[in-house]
Amino acid sequence: FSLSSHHRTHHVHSTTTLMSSSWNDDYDDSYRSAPSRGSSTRQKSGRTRRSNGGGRSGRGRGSRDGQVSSGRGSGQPRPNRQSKESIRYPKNNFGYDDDDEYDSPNNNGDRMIQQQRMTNPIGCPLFGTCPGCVVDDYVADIDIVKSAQLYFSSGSIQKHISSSSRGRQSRGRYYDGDDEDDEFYEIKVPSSITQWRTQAKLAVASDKKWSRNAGCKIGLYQRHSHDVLPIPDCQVHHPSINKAVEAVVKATREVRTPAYQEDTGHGLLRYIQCQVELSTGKVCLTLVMNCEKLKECQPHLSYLVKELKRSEPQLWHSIWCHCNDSAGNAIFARDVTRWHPIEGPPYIREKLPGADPDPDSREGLLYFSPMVFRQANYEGFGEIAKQVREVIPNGSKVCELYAGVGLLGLSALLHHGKMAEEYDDPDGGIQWLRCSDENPENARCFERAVSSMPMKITGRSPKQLQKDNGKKGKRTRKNYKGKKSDKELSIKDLMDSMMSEASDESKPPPVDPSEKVTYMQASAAAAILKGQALGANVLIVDPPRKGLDEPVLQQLCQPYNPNQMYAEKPNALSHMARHTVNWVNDVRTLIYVSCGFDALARDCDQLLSSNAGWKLESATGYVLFPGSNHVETVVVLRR
Ligand SMILES: C[S@@+](CC[C@H](N)C(=O)[O-])C[C@H]1O[C@@H](n2cnc3c(N)ncnc32)[C@H](O)[C@@H]1O
Repeated sequence: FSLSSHHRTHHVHSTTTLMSSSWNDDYDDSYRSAPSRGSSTRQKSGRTRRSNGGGRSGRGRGSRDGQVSSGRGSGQPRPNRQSKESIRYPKNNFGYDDDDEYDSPNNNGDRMIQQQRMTNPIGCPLFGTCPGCVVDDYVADIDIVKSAQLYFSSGSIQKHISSSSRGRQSRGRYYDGDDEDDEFYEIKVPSSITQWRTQAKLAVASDKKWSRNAGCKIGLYQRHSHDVLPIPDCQVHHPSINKAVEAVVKATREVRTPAYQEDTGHGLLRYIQCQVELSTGKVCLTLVMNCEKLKECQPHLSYLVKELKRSEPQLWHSIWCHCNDSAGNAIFARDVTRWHPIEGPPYIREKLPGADPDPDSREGLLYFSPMVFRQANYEGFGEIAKQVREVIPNGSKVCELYAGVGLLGLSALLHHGKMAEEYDDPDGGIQWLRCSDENPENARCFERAVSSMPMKITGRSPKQLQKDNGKKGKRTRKNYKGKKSDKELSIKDLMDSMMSEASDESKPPPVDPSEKVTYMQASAAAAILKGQALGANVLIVDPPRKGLDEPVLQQLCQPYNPNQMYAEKPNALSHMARHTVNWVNDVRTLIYVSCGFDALARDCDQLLSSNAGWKLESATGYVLFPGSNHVETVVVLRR
């Protein structure tokens, strides 16, 4: 079974119609894949399902009885597969380990929910004309999932499955030689199939061809074209996004905002980004303007912002302007000076996955500015964070590359810290966590998140927290609190305040690397070679769609060196020539969260065929963007 010759030709190579290369939109584009015209496909079972082209080829091999191809038999996922060594605490409220074939009421409930999510229709009135979705029901029955099932059931992969995981395979058999789906690859739909999208990037065009200032239409590019199709009733959008889009469209008509015109390069409003804060339903709106400097957007920007605030005073969490006058089709320019906060608080706050769900509790929060990566399905990704923290052995030292604002690592830190406290285990919890990412904006969000967690767990002192927050607090007060009320603001006031805010950039506070929880701004390759993973027994990677950077992969493919002394810092290995150091020598668990299946398969091929000793423990597919031909895969490897 050759991945490159087989699997790559078997799934849809969709055309990305909203391209971008910014920090924070690594894989969101799958949502924009442009399928062919809508059609209905009759299934073997006699059921009718709605598919929107995209190279569909009938039922997946793993499906039976007309059920969705879930990879777990009859569309039913089995309970979480967890490593025995991974956690010392009881796994559920019933005192049973999940490995027991005990059907708790929770498991039954979960199965029913999964069953419904896998078969129910999204029911979108736009399906068939909108390029956003390739299926309207049976959301796991998509080509990319079939490719993944084939890949993980292939002989070349099956021989690398750890013996403990093999025993857990539901049919209790080892690979028998053909490429039938053996159900090793488990599929889950981690959230509701509607209203899951809490972040959307949408294109803007002139509402009327003949008049540049007649307002804008906002939507998705139609397939193979740059014609914008409005999608006002999109069923996968959080309702606040649809409301925000409607408000922007109306406001652009009211104040005659000129839309950007690709053919001439004239006009102003190019794209918008809407990010919903789940706890409030409010929207952080970014207006992407075709100009280099903020002042070039005026006076249109001020008119538009004022009108938006007038028409929907309760809807906006914050409004930002991003200046992008580049010729390409990247939505955001990489340059951080292109971002300008206009209105409202600088960060959206979300509960850290695994934190106390009580809305009044502030036990763990994540902070997102629009300049950092944020998961488009935040709630669904919470399930991935759950799996990640559960496969981390208690007492671990964890390094996380491509960490964004630290969602996965901090969620694990909080969970293990709380468990250690609950079970009065002084050696429990995560011993240390080192996160890194190349986006310089993440560090500030990360430090705020750490400050929102119990000090017992983060190991931070109150003095340190005060120092960190004092600096950031000043920025918040100056920019966002001491203003006149909106009614008092003239357009000139608004313009002046925008210009002064644009120049205020505070730097993230320095962090002592000996701390328990640290953040390094560095590419994954640089972070590894600076010793971030030295001494770590767990490595978490969640790279962009293109997969692991070559130097990272190279390190992970090296065999364990028993003669290299245990070290947590590079200076302890200064007696060795740098090129002889194995920078991941102590890593025993590798958790690979992937948003690009082709790259994952390529990286797995290399990891498993190296002599580094990796065995595949589990591979779980999450249909994170129901409706699209996208799967997020979590692979756990141990050695
Ligand atoms: C898929 S996101 C994952 C973020 C995080 N796990 C989350 O869920 O929010 C990928 C992250 O990798 C970062 N990134 C992209 N290329 C990188 C590189 N070569 N080195 C380090 N980070 C990179 C991006 O800035 C982004 O934050």
